[in-house]
Amino acid sequence: MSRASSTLVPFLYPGFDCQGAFIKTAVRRALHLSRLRQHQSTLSTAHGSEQHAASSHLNPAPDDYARSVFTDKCQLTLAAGSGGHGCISFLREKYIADGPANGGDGGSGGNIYIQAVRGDTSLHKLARRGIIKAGRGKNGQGKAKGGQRGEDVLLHVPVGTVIREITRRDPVAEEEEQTRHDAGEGEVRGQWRRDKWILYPASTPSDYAMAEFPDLQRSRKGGVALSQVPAPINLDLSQPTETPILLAAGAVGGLGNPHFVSKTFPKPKFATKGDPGMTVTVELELKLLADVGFVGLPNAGKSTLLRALSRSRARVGSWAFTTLQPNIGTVVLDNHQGRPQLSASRATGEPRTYFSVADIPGLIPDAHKDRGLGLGFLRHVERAQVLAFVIDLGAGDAVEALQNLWRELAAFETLRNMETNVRTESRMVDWKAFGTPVSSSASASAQDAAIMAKNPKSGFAINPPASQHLPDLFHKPISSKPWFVVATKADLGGTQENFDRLQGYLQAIMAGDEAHPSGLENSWLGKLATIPVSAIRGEGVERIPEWTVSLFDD
Ligand SMILES: Nc1nc2c(ncn2[C@@H]2O[C@H](COP(=O)(O)OP(=O)(O)OP(=O)(O)O)[C@@H](O)[C@H]2O)c(=O)[nH]1
Ligand SMILES: [Mg+2]
Repeated sequence: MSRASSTLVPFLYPGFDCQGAFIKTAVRRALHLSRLRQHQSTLSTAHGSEQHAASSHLNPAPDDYARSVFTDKCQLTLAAGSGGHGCISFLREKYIADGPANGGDGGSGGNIYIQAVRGDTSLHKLARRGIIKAGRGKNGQGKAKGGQRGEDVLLHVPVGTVIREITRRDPVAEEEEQTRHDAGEGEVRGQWRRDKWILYPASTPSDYAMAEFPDLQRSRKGGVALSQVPAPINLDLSQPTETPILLAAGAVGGLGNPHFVSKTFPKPKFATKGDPGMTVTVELELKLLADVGFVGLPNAGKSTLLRALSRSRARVGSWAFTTLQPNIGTVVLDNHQGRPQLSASRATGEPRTYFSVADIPGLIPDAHKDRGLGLGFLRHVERAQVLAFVIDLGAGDAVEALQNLWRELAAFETLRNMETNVRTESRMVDWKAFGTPVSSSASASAQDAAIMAKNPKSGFAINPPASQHLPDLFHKPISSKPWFVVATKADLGGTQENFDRLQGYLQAIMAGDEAHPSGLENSWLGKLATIPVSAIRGEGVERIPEWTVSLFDD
């Protein structure tokens, strides 16, 4: 070892001493570790078979789960691409020292499209992005080369997503409106505007002081903008969209100098700038969560049932509130390998090869009063098409458990209806023509005044103020959804009687001897079924897909 390194060693490795004490300690430690590992491996082989028998896909170890990432609502700012600038250029070739104008046009900005696809179940990937920008168009170049188009962006969202506009800023539309409402028609004509024109390099505006600029073309919306969703955006993508939908069209590029050749300007030394892109802020919300939603008390066995039906790795635990976010699983009906297990078709006639199941967090008494995370969990229930009540046969009276669950759902629905009525009424009272000062809403009139000041002659808002609180989405009433009961943990002793009582209760409802457990009018009254299963053993679960599929078309 060199002298320099020997002086550094004690600093880097304080345990090292010159007599090799460091090496001895390290060797001793390594030996001890290897002996420990050997001991552990013998232990694990001795108990390995036992452990394997205990933990399985349906009865997993507490740490055997995949964390589900789920987002059902998010806000996105979509920024369409701005147009590239036009180019000022002149032909220069051998023997052509002073050729004609040949500047290319700027490329148009990229568009933002959206498409609903099957297979996605959450908005978390988009929620992470926050701001989505399409590419800017490239500037035009000499030799009449047009600029390249900005890159488009295609957003994929799950089927059942609702997209609603919060705010919009469209400088081009804004300017168009302004021009239309301006009394002085020739305001744009003949003026140099920094935001509109590009001048030849090394020239200054003073060079153009006497020049009269040509008339600017006012409406320069690209053809693609015609297929843009009209403002304000309000889309309900409840079916897969075959072709992407245009949400925000990119702005058009500027014009190169050949466009401005005239008798007065045979060699124009100016071109136009590209238009600025529009920005829209939208809210995305999942209206449909899954085809089937599991409703049950905490610890009823919902996640285990989801594992039994699908390949989900939802977390299972013998304590309440193991699940805090919906887990979505997929039940495959046709894996395209031979005859399908079940042949079913969707309402559109399209063959159904799978359906999705949501394991919703457990509901507790008074969930409708937002106890715990009650309202958050109840919100997911109204997003399922069919409800499966998961009742634990080993946890007391099953009929009472079912009634308690329905009581919560009914209370939530009543509350929701009342809220909607109150909100509708308040909106009707608050309604006023734009610009009419209303004393009751000081902040609103201040906002109106600000917009009026900006566009005094317009009389309407081009960029309306942000409506931060969009109204709640309309959902089918919970009580009108088809439902059935899954009586789980049937493997436990002494559950037969409980099951019989539950089945008797459902039959009495169907016969009209008992009231519907929701107590609400217009409740769904189809054929009610109780399916006994032992999810932990995977027994009886095969009846669930069969029954569920029969309920989809109800
Ligand atoms: N014996 C028996 N136990 C079961 C069965 N299904 C689930 N369990 C057990 O019940 C406990 C709760 O199961 P989970 O699937 O986590 O229940 P959960 O309804 O998802 O609970 P939360 O997510 O907390 O609402 C676990 O210890 C499971 O092993 C079953 O069919 N039979
Ligand atoms: Mg769970």
